[in-house]
Amino acid sequence: MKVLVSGGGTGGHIYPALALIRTIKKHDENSEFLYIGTENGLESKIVPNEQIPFKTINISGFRRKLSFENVKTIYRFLSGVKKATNYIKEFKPDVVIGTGGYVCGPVVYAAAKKGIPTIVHEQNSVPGLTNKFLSKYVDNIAISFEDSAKFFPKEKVVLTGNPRAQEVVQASKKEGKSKISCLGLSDKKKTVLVVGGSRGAKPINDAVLQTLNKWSSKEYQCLYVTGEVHFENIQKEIGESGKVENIVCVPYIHDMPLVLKEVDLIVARAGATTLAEITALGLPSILIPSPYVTNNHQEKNARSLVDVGAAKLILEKEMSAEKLMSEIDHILGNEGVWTKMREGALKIGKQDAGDELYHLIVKHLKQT
Ligand SMILES: CC(=O)N[C@H]1[C@@H](OP(=O)(O)OP(=O)(O)OC[C@H]2O[C@@H](n3ccc(=O)[nH]c3=O)[C@H](O)[C@@H]2O)O[C@H](CO)[C@@H](O)[C@@H]1O
Repeated sequence: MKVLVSGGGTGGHIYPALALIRTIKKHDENSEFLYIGTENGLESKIVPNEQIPFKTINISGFRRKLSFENVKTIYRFLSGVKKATNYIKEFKPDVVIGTGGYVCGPVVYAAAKKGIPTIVHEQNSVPGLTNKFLSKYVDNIAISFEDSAKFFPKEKVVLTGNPRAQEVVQASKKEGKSKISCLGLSDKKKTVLVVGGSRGAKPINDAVLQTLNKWSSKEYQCLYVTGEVHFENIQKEIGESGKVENIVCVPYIHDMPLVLKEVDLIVARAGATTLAEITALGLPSILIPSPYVTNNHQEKNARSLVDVGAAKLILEKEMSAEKLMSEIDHILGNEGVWTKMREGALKIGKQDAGDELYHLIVKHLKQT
């Protein structure tokens, strides 16, 4: 089958797309793919490295307030539709999948208008503007949180979960162990992963920097991912080697599924793909949602974990180094607390989302 995939901007939209591509390849080794993203998004770095044919269109998002920028956006959308239509004519996909971000707007819209089966994947509990707009035209909306169903036409919604979560669950534990030691961490100590989403988060970095002198006395260690753009500044504080006793600091992790398999606790933003990964694995978490996202959707994402006891929530405005360390101590120092959080996470985690989405795609192919 020929599959056109589009999604971009941040890791939370790109990794589900890549996981889906790998799942389809596993089921159908003759499948062919085209990925449409933007030149500036993270996808332009990640996707070509995966040897997936990659093309771009130029697009930006709508401002919620009246603005001249929106006139430019409409113009970009229409030229995006034209460019996407040309890519579609050339590639002749059997199905088109959008995994979120502005870029999939014109691509999925162009495909739907040509009568090609289309599906969008929504990772969040509150959808963004692009998927809401596309929901009028697509055949199905595959969702990850039950809560998001109410925003879409009922008859089109299918709860599949997030395909990246299945990939993480299936990652090799043995390779995870060797990845952890390659990073310079001990396999004898429990590990806390600190990560501020795919781009890093300055407020989390600021809090972690204030904890540096507290780690040397701990029985556990920290893998601290700063985000590429923040790394240089953090290195100035931590030193060239990126190592303080019990802390290893890196800008980005490319094999995150392997790392997630081997950590005991995660301190993170509440991006939806991260949450799908950790609930599928049953990994306890301390979540500091970004308050700078549309409709405060990260806090809503986070609360669905907190409600089942899988996560502790710290609002950014209430975060401090002391609070962070005391929550980490509380969870890692109490086997019972940790186990309860793990059970809570597993209760809502979905481990087979890639296969579910694949079967949804195949159903459409049978109908055409
Ligand atoms: C600021 C913003 O708009 N964030 C949104 C963006 O977040 P963001 O891109 O940060 O998304 P997520 O936290 O959901 O996912 C990040 C992805 O990147 C991976 N990863 C992260 C760090 C790293 O070093 N290596 C790595 O591989 C994670 O394992 C995960 O697969 O998309 C999410 C999914 O739609 C939304 O819920 C978030 O609100």
